[in-house]
Amino acid sequence: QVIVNGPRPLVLCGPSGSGKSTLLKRLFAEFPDKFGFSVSHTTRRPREGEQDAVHYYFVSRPDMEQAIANDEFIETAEFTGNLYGTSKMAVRGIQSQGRVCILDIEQKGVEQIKRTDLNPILIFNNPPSIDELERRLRKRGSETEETLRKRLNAAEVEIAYGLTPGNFHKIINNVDIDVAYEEFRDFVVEELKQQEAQGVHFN
Ligand SMILES: Nc1ncnc2c1ncn2[C@@H]1O[C@H](COP(=O)(O)OP(=O)(O)OP(=O)(O)O)[C@@H](O)[C@H]1O
Repeated sequence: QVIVNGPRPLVLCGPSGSGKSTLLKRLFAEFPDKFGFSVSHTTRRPREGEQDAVHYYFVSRPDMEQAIANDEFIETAEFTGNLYGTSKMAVRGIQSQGRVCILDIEQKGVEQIKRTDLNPILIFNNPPSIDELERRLRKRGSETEETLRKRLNAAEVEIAYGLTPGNFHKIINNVDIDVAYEEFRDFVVEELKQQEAQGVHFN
């Protein structure tokens, strides 16, 4: 029996610098209405022009801590004294619009989402090597020596997890970006076709 909840969420996981944002940007450009990003929660104060439930769900720390204790979050993180997180409710909100909710999450989030009933499609974006990751991150110019080291150290563990059979439904070997994108896109399109055949309604 297939219980139809809307499209399955799509998880894209991979080391920092492996090219996740690049793949997702292309996917959104090619299919502007099919996908959606969930709205995150945060305990930080809204900036000028930021709207609740649009840019973030702005919540107090006690409320967010309570919600985390109630197991309402897939992934949480603390940056510069504020909590951030992706809630199961936010993912369901995207599904109920008939859109595929895209989640760009780390290993811990993947482990956590597997324990929910969200039934995600799990894709791992595998870089050619740690050396190539380093080249990409240096070229992007986003990192200090310290954050670069941290990201590269984390990458080894993440790749081992990503390549372990059974952890993901699909591994994209992201060498050439055009080839990688085509493989990613074809896999996703095929997935959506299968869901449609099972009666899932898409936007
Ligand atoms: N296949 C590729 N070959 C070469 N360079 C690439 C490739 N894919 C992405 N890049 C470049 O590498 C850098 C990192 O890519 P991107 O920002 O998409 O990674 P990411 O996985 O989203 O990283 P983060 O998790 O840190 O956000 C970018 O400058 C991007 O232009």
